[in-house]
Amino acid sequence: MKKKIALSVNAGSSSVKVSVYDVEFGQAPVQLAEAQISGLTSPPPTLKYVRDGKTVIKAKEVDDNIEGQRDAFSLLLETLVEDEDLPQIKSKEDIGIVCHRIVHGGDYSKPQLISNETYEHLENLNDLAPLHNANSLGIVQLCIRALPTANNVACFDSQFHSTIPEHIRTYPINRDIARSNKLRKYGFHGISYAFITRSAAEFLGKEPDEVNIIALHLGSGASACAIKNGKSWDTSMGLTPLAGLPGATRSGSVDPSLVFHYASDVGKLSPASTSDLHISRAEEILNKESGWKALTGTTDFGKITSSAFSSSSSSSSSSSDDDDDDHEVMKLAFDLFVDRICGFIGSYYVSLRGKVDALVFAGGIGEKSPQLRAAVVDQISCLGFQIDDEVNNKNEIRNVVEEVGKKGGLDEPRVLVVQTDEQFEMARACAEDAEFW
Ligand SMILES: Nc1ncnc2c1ncn2[C@@H]1O[C@H](COP(=O)(O)OP(=O)(O)O)[C@@H](O)[C@H]1O
Ligand SMILES: CC(=O)OP(=O)(O)O
Ligand SMILES: [Mg+2]
Repeated sequence: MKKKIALSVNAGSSSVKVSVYDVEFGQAPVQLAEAQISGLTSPPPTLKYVRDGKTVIKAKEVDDNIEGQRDAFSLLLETLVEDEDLPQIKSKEDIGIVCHRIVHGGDYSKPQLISNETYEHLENLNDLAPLHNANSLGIVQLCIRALPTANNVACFDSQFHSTIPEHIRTYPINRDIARSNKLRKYGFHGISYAFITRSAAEFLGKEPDEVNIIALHLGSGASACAIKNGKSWDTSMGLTPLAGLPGATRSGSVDPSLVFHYASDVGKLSPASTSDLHISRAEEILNKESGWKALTGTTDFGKITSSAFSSSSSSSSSSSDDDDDDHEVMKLAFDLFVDRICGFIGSYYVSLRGKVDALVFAGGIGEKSPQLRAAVVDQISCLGFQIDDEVNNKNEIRNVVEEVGKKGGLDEPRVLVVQTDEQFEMARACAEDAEFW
């Protein structure tokens, strides 16, 4: 019987989440601890640490030396190795497998053991996920050096979407150029969508290949996915994670010509480019200088929601003009997000021919914002979705899957919140593949 300690590393655009598992070949991983640093785009970043399901560190502000995902990972690794109450990791040599979330996996259709060859192949994809891939590869490099006895495995966000049919993944451009430059819809957040599909199917009492779901992964990056018979049918992100819904610093889909009217130098390489990542000003503007940050000044959707719903409207005599402006712009951002999300739901509902078992909310915003869930479901009530206000407004979602919709008739679609767990999903995939043992 083979057993290993696995570390699952999820470097998102605003956070790094690491979970530790006891894994036995072919079995479901058992979580021992999880640690995360969030708020990398709204400093100071905060550290949370949970061991054995108990919170050890709730939200400790960590200092400004955390420059990005790689620094955040170093601190997380140190936290785990130095914790005397985590005897499974007494030293770095105890870690047997590291599963890395790599957002853009190109044509890879299964997780890969990271060799020199895979690493070089992945490096070539860095420019197609400018907020993610190079950061993740930085963490891979660090692990190769710091954890020499561990197998490093790359798990891809894009893998789940390899089932998207050709007429949906094709862009209407010159076919030869599309083929030679590999220009197509890849889609992301797929590790999360795989977890969501299995969890929602189990909750609904169906096999994964029997469920049709419209899933929303709403975090710093946000996307929607139409899941047909358990497989990705369409998703809102595209060649890169920029397309579709807006995010913390991303514009989401805009008229492709917009950027040429935004500034004159957009075709030039940005000074922020490095040897690992070549990014044009156009890409920098749309990926890093747009979204909630550009519109409202904050990347924290929690702040946007509370200000949008605060009572500092013009009727309140005690509120200042600044508060009123703030309230208005936050409300604008909130309404804009609801509009874009509902646009995808409507489109996917039709694309799935109205056969939808459930709408699923997940990701930092999807899991933590009852106001957003209520506003979205209210706008799509014509499709039969209904929120249950009492359950939806409960302070905390405790179970992996919670129903926040009203259960109507047998054919009425359900509304669920899934606490997605990309780290678990990666560890599960690695536990099943003999190549990584
Ligand atoms: N109470 C809340 N209400 C709404 N949004 C929240 C709340 N708490 C956190 N968020 C949002 O969740 C986002 C983080 O989501 P997450 O999925 O963890 O991000 P990442 O994309 O880095 O993986 C933050 O940017 C923040 O805007
Ligand atoms: C793909 C993507 O945008 O991921 P995240 O939301 O974790 O930044
Ligand atoms: Mg994420």
